[in-house]
Amino acid sequence: MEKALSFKGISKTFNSKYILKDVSFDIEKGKITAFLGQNGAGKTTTLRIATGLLLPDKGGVLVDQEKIEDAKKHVAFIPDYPYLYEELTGREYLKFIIQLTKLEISQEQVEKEIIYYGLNKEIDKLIKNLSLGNRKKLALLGTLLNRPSVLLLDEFIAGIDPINMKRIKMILKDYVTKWNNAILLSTHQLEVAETFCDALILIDNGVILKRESNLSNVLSGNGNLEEYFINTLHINGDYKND
Ligand SMILES: Nc1ncnc2c1ncn2[C@@H]1O[C@H](COP(=O)(O)OP(=O)(O)OP(=O)(O)O)[C@@H](O)[C@H]1O
Repeated sequence: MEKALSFKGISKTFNSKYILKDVSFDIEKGKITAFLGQNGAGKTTTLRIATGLLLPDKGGVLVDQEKIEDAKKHVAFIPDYPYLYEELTGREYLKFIIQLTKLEISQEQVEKEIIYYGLNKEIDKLIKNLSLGNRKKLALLGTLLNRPSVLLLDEFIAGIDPINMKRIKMILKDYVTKWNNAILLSTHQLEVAETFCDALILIDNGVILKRESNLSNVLSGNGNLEEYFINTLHINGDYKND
């Protein structure tokens, strides 16, 4: 297993309350890992720590065996609602990213990417006027131009229509398989995770309950992912009020 990102004994408290307790897991290169858990389980907090922006109280994150503090540029994060530069058009935004990161890319290639992402009709609108799905696609395009080796996506696939979902799945699959990159994707859409992800991490109440590096093994013995999710949390005593 080639590790892309390793969480090592992360603990985090907010207002003296434990939000993450000794969280340790790896995500692998060449794979899309689903990050599952109930509302408030600690997924976003974990992702924010993995960007190096939120500091843990204990533990650390390694990117390709380097400390996150030294390897931030290799890790990209797209939150559930990506705030971009709202007063720019999509095209101006991409130009800004390219200039800021001194990326060597021809205008022709940028135009090809815009078409590939299905953004050609939207690219000259102000970002503040984009729909959520198109805003997410623009955020993804801008982020992947710089080819980070790890991509962290928080509820990215929520609110995407079926045609755009097909396109986004293709883009994300290509990103991991062609370039041996890794994605950690938090989602509540278990039916999408089931067909789209390769591995899973299940978090509950700030504790990692399951690490499965091969999702198909999980499914062969447990019906579908929804049953697995409910059964695992049930065993953990999470439905004590039922
Ligand atoms: N800045 C903060 N201050 C205090 N508590 C916080 C803060 N950020 C998150 N929390 C708490 O940490 C817990 C975990 O939140 P987090 O957003 O990580 O969960 P999540 O698994 O992403 O949930 P969801 O699926 O609803 O998005 C929640 O109880 C939340 O209220």
